[in-house]
Amino acid sequence: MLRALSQFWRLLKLCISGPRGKMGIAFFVAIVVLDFVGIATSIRLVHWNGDFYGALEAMNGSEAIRQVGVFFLIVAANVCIHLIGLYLRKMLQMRWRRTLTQGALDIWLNNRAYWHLANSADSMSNPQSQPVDNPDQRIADDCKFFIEKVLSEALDLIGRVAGLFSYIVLLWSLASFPLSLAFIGLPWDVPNYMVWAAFLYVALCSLLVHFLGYPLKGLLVEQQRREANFRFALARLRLNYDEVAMSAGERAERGVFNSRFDAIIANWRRLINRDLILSCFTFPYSSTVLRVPLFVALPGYLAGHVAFGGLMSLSMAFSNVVTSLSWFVFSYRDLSDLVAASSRLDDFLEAAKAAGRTGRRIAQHDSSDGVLGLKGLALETPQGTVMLNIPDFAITRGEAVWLSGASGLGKTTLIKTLAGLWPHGSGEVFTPSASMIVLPQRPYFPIGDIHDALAYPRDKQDFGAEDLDIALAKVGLGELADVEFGRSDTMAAHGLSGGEQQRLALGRLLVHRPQWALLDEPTSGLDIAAETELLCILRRELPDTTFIIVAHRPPQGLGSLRHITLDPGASPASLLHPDLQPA
Ligand SMILES: Nc1ncnc2c1ncn2[C@@H]1O[C@H](COP(=O)(O)OP(=O)(O)OP(=O)(O)O)[C@@H](O)[C@H]1O
Repeated sequence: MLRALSQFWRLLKLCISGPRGKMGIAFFVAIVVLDFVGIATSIRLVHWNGDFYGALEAMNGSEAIRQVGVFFLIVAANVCIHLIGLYLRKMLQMRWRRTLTQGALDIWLNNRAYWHLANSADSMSNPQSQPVDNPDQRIADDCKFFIEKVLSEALDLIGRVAGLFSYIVLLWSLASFPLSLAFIGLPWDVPNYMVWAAFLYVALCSLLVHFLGYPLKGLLVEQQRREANFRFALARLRLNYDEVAMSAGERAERGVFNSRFDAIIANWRRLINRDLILSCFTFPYSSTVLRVPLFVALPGYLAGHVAFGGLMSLSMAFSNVVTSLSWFVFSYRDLSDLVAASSRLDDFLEAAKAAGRTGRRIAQHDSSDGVLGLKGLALETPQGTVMLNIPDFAITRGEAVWLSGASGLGKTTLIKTLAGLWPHGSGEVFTPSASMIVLPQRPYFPIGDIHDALAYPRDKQDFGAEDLDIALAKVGLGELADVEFGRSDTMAAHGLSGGEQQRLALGRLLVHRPQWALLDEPTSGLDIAAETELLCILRRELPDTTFIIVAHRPPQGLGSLRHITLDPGASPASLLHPDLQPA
């Protein structure tokens, strides 16, 4: 319970962070005030009944006509209040969803938490057990769901609490007679026993509901996880349709879809059963809540404390108190949904915050002399297994360096380390404070057009469209400059070959003109002639840039090339730069 409340509070703090979120509090207060005004107009309508029918009974025509006018005024006020309240509610939903989503995105992206989450030892060893599966669902669905539920439940609760006070006052005055327990041998009178009975009755029922419905939260969390897993499998086919079709993998894919959907059904069954068990209590409860008060008031009636008409008013007041108090019982299912969503979201955000704080065992220093170097570097997997001991080396500005080594040795991991990403291992890395671009083995292109792809990760507006087209032409993709890339989820969707994708990625270097370029097998999809032509262009256009290239064959076209073999048995000292010192 305390855990749920603290999760809840952390998420609310995110919602009300920043001026936009704080302004939401004003919206919330306005909605509550409007709700109260709405209650007042409803009460006015009750009084209007008396006035109108009184006028009819007295055959007072002018008063009756005046009451018709009053009626329309009350209804108009009610409609205005309702519509303004509804509008403010939607605005508030939008405002708080935006602050919550922005907060979640910040946490996920800051310090590359998204990367550390995916590469933590735990997520590698058992992705199923992680509280951070499907971050996309947490950010897109759970943020939306949390805000919707929290607003509806909070406003419902406030309305009920406000109503509760007035009904308790009424019940207290109506049911002032005591309950004598003498008939069961106890010489004790319980004054205003109906008020206490209302609280006791609802407290016991709430406990029972909680006992019956407690497993719902876990089942709802699991249901969301399985739904997201199913959706993710479908999305993977959408992204990899070419590869699946070429492997004729429909049956295998169908098998994955079926097993994930079966998992949904299995948990759904458990959810339905639990819902049924809960409804076995809540359904009769809501049907009897209007009758039980009559039975509770009977001792007072039988003892002659109250007349028959009084009995009816009493039971009416009692059932109003019980109905208001029963918010927990009636809302249990919705509250379970809310607690499940806040637990999913909060677990994810806490895990992302922790991942963003992941300590580095590989020390990263700024190099004082503009040299990139390594000292005593040993790479490890996230699980702590030694991957590769790297010989010490230093690379100066303008060099072209070819890194080679057996497949699976750790070359890509070394590039990630030089880029300041890989934290697992020991040793020191010295990086110059200069512009650097890293091209991964599998080129990545953002959602957008070909200019977006070329300018990534910067905005295409930062470069002129003409310069972008020139760069495209230089890497041999001039004809793509005119292609309309309208709806593009992936560049592959537009039929770019693997080699063309690599050309496009290399085109980024011409646009960004970095001082350092770390390239992981950037030309593996090109023939030697094309590779030579492209690398020649890069060297010519970027004469001062340092190229560090991972490749299985010597890259052609970069001019004089220094070769560093990543061989765990190599002697490190011969490669160490003499001036290499921490900044
Ligand atoms: N996130 C990770 N978790 C666990 N093991 C990893 C992770 N990333 C890489 N490895 C392992 O580390 C080793 C080196 O991987 P890496 O991709 O760096 O090799 P590589 O030398 O670039 O290989 P290739 O030449 O085939 O591209 C591999 O055995 C790989 O399975």
